[in-house]
Amino acid sequence: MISAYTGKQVRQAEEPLLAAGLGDVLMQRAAHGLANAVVREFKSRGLRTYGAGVAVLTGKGNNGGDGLYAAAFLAARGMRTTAILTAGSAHPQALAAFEQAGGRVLYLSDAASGALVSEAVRADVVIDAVLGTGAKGGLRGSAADLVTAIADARAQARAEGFVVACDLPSGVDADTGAVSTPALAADLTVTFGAAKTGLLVDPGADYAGRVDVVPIGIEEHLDQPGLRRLEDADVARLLPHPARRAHKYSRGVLGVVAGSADYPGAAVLACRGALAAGVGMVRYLGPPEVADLVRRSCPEMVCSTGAVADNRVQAWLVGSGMGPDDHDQLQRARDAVTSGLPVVADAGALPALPDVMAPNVVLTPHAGELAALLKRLGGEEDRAAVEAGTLAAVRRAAALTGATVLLKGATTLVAAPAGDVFSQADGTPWLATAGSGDVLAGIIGALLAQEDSDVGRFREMGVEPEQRWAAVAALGAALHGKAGRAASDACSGGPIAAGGIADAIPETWGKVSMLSNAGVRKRNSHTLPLR
Ligand SMILES: NC(=O)C1=CN([C@@H]2O[C@H](COP(=O)(O)OP(=O)(O)OC[C@H]3O[C@@H](n4cnc5c(N)ncnc54)[C@H](OP(=O)(O)O)[C@@H]3O)[C@@H](O)[C@H]2O)[C@@H](O)CC1
Ligand SMILES: Nc1ncnc2c1ncn2[C@@H]1O[C@H](COP(=O)(O)OP(=O)(O)O)[C@@H](O)[C@H]1O
Ligand SMILES: [K+]
Repeated sequence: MISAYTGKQVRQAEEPLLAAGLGDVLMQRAAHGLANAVVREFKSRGLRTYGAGVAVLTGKGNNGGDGLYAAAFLAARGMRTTAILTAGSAHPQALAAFEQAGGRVLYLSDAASGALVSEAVRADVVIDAVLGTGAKGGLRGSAADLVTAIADARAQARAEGFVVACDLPSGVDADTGAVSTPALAADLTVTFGAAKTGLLVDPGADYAGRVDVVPIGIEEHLDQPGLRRLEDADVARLLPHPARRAHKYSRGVLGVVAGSADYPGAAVLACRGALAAGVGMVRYLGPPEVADLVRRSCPEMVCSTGAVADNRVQAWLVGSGMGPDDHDQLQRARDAVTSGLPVVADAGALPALPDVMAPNVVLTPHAGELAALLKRLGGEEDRAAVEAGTLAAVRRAAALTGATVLLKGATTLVAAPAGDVFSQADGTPWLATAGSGDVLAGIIGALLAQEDSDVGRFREMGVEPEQRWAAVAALGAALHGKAGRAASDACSGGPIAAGGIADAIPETWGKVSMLSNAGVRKRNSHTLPLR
């Protein structure tokens, strides 16, 4: 599990060590980790470090100090290092160490800016060490102009080097992920002590690139993370596995209320997602013409009639492919939400649900749907505002509705009403295809139907029982992303259609279980027990 913290949390964790006079030690550790990561990046790109050009954009605070000490290490390896001081001054000891190591210092001024842009554009690596967790707002003045010019050169492929952000890309808010432009998109962000929340949510994640965390010795002083990300081993641990004497009902039945005359395919895709995600049975409830298509597309499906209360299931999926005029289906969606059973509520159901729900109801809006939901609850947001502040928006929706809210996108965020947030980014942009969200709803519905009262595996991972619905939804997002990636990889990185995501789920599930959890492999193997 990756845990992420706000800038303030990280600074608080540093305090005991700073009080003990270890400030310079922390900075040296951070700088050493940054320099090592730069060298690794050169090697992974098949590039020589000796003689390579390094340009460090250096601010006046500790972030600039990290960059200068790192550049001093790189200079000692024979790299040609240049520091561009953006604020006229820099961390004095780090600057002295840098100059001692043979580094060249240039001062940013309006007169010299053209030459400095060329310097940075020619460099094999640009290290962005202007602003870190102490920033107030974004880049300003000549530093902003310099970054704009470098970003333009990169966009026009006039710069060949790569960009490494020191702690976080300057302009990205460490806590919210909001971006004040201009900001330089990094290929790699090397962050110190712990991942910062803003690196794992959009739009900050767009600028962070890959994120490497360098331990600096503050870890034991960190409190509860504000945001977490499930890694493969967590996914493996959370995926359900059937008991030896399981039967289809004990493995969970999912009821699906989805599809309409206009969008019958959404019901099919949701059912395909669910059928592939381990559930014992999937029952469809909806208009006869959609039921007919569902039956013909998926012979495993059981189609029912009647009201929600007449159908015995362990969880409901409602809303995919439904519109405002599908009155019977919308009534079923409302009945499912008030049944007390776990529910995943998608698309067309979202505008029709009560204002206040329970944590075992998982809402799955995309940014536009989340903006509409927040507006209905008295907010002012439009889609652009949600996209600019995804973390705040998803948290607010969960707090207001009392439901678990999953915001879909390149990074998928899941907020529990009590405040826990999970962030998953397992997929590929090829997942942005019609019907992809229906498959996701099917996966989450299937996982909800397989949940029982055994909360031990969540507790072991530090997830409290009442927050586990968010973890289950994050698990679904992880599986969906990985399946989409696997489907695309199977065609050498080519495009995928939504059905292909569903088809890739079982093998994705098996692989992540096998690779990350030997215990699971044992449970699923066919070796006969010795006694
Ligand atoms: N504590 C430690 O020992 C360790 C800390 N570490 C590192 O320290 C970083 C935090 O350092 P930091 O607190 O010095 O702030 P930092 O992010 O460098 O920038 C603030 C400076 O810039 C200025 N400034 C602010 N906003 C601005 C703006 N918009 N545009 C222009 N200038 C602006 C502001 O000056 P002010 O405006 O307040 O006069 C201030 O001087 C952290 O990210 C990590 O890299 C690691 O080495 C581990 C050990
Ligand atoms: N750029 C992207 N990168 C990775 N995943 C994405 C991207 N864009 C969308 N997705 C994922 O694709 C799915 C799209 O869902 P949705 O918008 O509901 O589509 P639809 O309504 O057509 O089914 C979501 O799971 C979302 O997280
Ligand atoms: K930075």
